[in-house]
Amino acid sequence: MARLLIVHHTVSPATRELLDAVLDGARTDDIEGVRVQVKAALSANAADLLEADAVVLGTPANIGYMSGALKHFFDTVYYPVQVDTQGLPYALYVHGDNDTSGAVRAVESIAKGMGWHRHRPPVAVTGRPDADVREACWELGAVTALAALEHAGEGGGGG
Ligand SMILES: Cc1cc2nc3c(=O)[nH]c(=O)nc-3n(C[C@H](O)[C@H](O)[C@H](O)COP(=O)(O)O)c2cc1C
Repeated sequence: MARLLIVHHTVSPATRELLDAVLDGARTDDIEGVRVQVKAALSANAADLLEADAVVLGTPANIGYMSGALKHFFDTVYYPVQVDTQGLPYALYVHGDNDTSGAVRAVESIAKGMGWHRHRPPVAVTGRPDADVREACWELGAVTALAALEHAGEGGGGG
């Protein structure tokens, strides 16, 4: 069974809507053989990542950066998993009031440093999520579940 890990910081209705859409996509009946593990960023750890075949990261934009919670996750796991998660497929969604660019840049920079593979452009949203945004998040969840399947087939992740 492949494993998809979703690490998120969800503190508001808008971020909840994005997370719910990502989860719906990741858990679609059309994709079999993927176990979805959902972890709040403040409780996710290195063991979760070492078992994962792909990861979705979700955060609000806070003060021009990713949330402190997601940064804490990276601070915690960076060295323990860096060697063993090379090539891990990841995807990102970010919600902000007006500017998500700093948060996207920060996450992509750290993920690149960890040797992860961005298999899809981020979903970066400002303002109230609409149907198009929910669909983009659904797709993000679904294609990252497929990426987990593929990566597991290549022998990646926890197997
Ligand atoms: C401390 C704090 C800092 C924030 N900084 C930014 C920011 O730099 N850029 C931005 O677009 N939104 C910023 N926001 C807004 C959050 O990204 C927004 O509240 C979050 O995405 C959830 O959206 P919602 O409150 O509409 O549900 C900030 C919010 C807080 C509480």
